[in-house]
Amino acid sequence: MKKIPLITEISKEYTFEAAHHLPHVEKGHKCSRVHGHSYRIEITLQGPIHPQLGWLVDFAELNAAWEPLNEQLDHRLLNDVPGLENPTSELLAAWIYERLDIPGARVSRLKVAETCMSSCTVFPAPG
Ligand SMILES: Nc1nc2c(c(=O)[nH]1)N=C([C@H](O)[C@H](O)COP(=O)(O)OP(=O)(O)OP(=O)(O)O)CN2
Ligand SMILES: [Zn+2]
Repeated sequence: MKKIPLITEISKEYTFEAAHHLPHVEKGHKCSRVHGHSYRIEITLQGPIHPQLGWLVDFAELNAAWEPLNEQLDHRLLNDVPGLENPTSELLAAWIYERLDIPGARVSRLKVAETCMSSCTVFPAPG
């Protein structure tokens, strides 16, 4: 059997409900009005597989890391959250990325979906 070097990622999805408006769009833009989304977040980790446990980290570690952020975002007006005064998908993804703390793991991608059709993904710049 060939031993092929593999890169392994694990992912977990979360959802929260929140309202927002975008304060810098032009007058009359639909997003200037307060409206809500069922946000979907996908957190992806990359790293080595533990030789005994056979996993990157326990999925429960993702739950523990997500919970304090969920507390700050769920059922809130995102514009009221410090650092999210302009809560676009792009800036929300960066906000979450910068605050996610998962010991021993590297967040390789963080995806924020506002709707079924629209999403933003951030990941560390190479180098
Ligand atoms: N690049 C971005 N564009 C838009 C953002 C954003 O965060 N980044 N946000 C919005 C609004 O929040 C809007 O509520 C969601 O976007 P949109 O895909 O336009 O939502 P709709 O379901 O209304 O999509 P339609 O295809 O027009 O039905 C807007 N743009
Ligand atoms: Zn919106």
